[in-house]
Amino acid sequence: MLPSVGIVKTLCKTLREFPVHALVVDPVMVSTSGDVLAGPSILSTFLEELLPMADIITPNLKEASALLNGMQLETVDDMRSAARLLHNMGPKNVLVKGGDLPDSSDAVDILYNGHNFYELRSPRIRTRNTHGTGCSLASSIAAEVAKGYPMLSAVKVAKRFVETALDYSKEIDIGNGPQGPFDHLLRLKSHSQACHRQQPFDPSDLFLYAVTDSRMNKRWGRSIIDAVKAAIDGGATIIQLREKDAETKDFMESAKACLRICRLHGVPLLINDRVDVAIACDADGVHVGQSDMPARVARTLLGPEKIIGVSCKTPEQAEQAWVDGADYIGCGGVYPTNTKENNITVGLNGLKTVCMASKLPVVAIGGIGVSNARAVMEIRASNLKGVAVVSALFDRECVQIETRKLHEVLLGSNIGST
Ligand SMILES: Cc1ncc(COP(=O)(O)OP(=O)(O)O)c(N)n1
Ligand SMILES: Cc1ncsc1CCOP(=O)(O)O
Ligand SMILES: [Mg+2]
Repeated sequence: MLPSVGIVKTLCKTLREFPVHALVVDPVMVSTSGDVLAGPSILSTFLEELLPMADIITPNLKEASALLNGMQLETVDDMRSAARLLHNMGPKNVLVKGGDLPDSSDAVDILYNGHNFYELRSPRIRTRNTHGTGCSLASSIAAEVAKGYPMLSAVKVAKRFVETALDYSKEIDIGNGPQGPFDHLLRLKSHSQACHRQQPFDPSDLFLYAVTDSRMNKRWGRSIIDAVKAAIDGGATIIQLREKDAETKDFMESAKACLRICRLHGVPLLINDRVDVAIACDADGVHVGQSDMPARVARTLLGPEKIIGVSCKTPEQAEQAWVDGADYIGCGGVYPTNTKENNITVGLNGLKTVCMASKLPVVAIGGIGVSNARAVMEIRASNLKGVAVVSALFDRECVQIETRKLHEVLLGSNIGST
């Protein structure tokens, strides 16, 4: 809400002096109730100084038209043209919001980044409680970008949040104005059914990360389901199904069965490598390595709510994982291992180097067990949240006992204080 040329100029000067990580500009010139909030007098300053600094601008149809000298915007094609014209004025991304698009049953927004158009459709929610939707959308985009998500993912999450809140709030009857408010705090309301977002990723879930292995389960004559149950009973805080030999159909069935167990215990379930299987069984996420599907592609396929882990051996790989929108990194092998062939050992020093460089939480992996887990956790890296293990749990006769022993060792290390 920038009501004068002086304020816009002061803002631009300050932004030039103190650059921000990202700038979201919601050109609030015409409110959703139709009130003009910023007169044409500041338009030229907006166009010349502020828009070129923006990472994204989020005009509604009226605002886009006002910025484009009264251009008629009545169709999705008009919105695409407007997005391209506005992009030419300098913002990196343009989101033209089509909530007021006439004769459309859907709420359609057009996102344009200078290369691709994205048409973000969702069913229109019939309600008068729409006051503040634009501001809430822009603020949500800013929050997601601040968390490190790429712009497309940020816009999708923000759009889904506003839709969910609008749907949750549509029966609220407050005030006498043309529009009512909507309830942003629906996620805090336990009875809300509207919210489908799973719990956000909690790095402390990385504390004792059990990674299954089909060959070891076969060797010990146990099913993957029994292996997962035993690991959880022993204290595993997150599970990864690493089933390199399983046929896809069997993998999916096993994953669905394991997911039911994990959901009962509130333990996240991730799928190794196979993003298709993760999507098909609605797992909580995936873990991918440097030669698997890139995390940024997995993020686009899985959406912002799922957990994505990336294997990293170097600070450069850790940086890329953060840029790609990963939630954690797996660093190793810390010690030599027979579980993963041709795996380069990074050692405790390599682990420490990656932890110091990583903006993401880290889990250590490779040759870890009760004899060395304490040494791993005591490298004194605040973002090292746990250890991931395969053979120390699953190449043993009793998974539950081995998991419990490791859990005791980890509790005894200083990880609890980091
Ligand atoms: C927690 C965790 N860290 C690293 C890995 C290794 O993944 P990747 O490099 O993709 O190798 P494979 O597991 O696919 O052989 C992991 N699986 N989990
Ligand atoms: C999957 C993986 N990634 C790096 S080492 C490794 C195998 C870890 O297995 P173990 O815990 O038996 O050493
Ligand atoms: Mg892999």
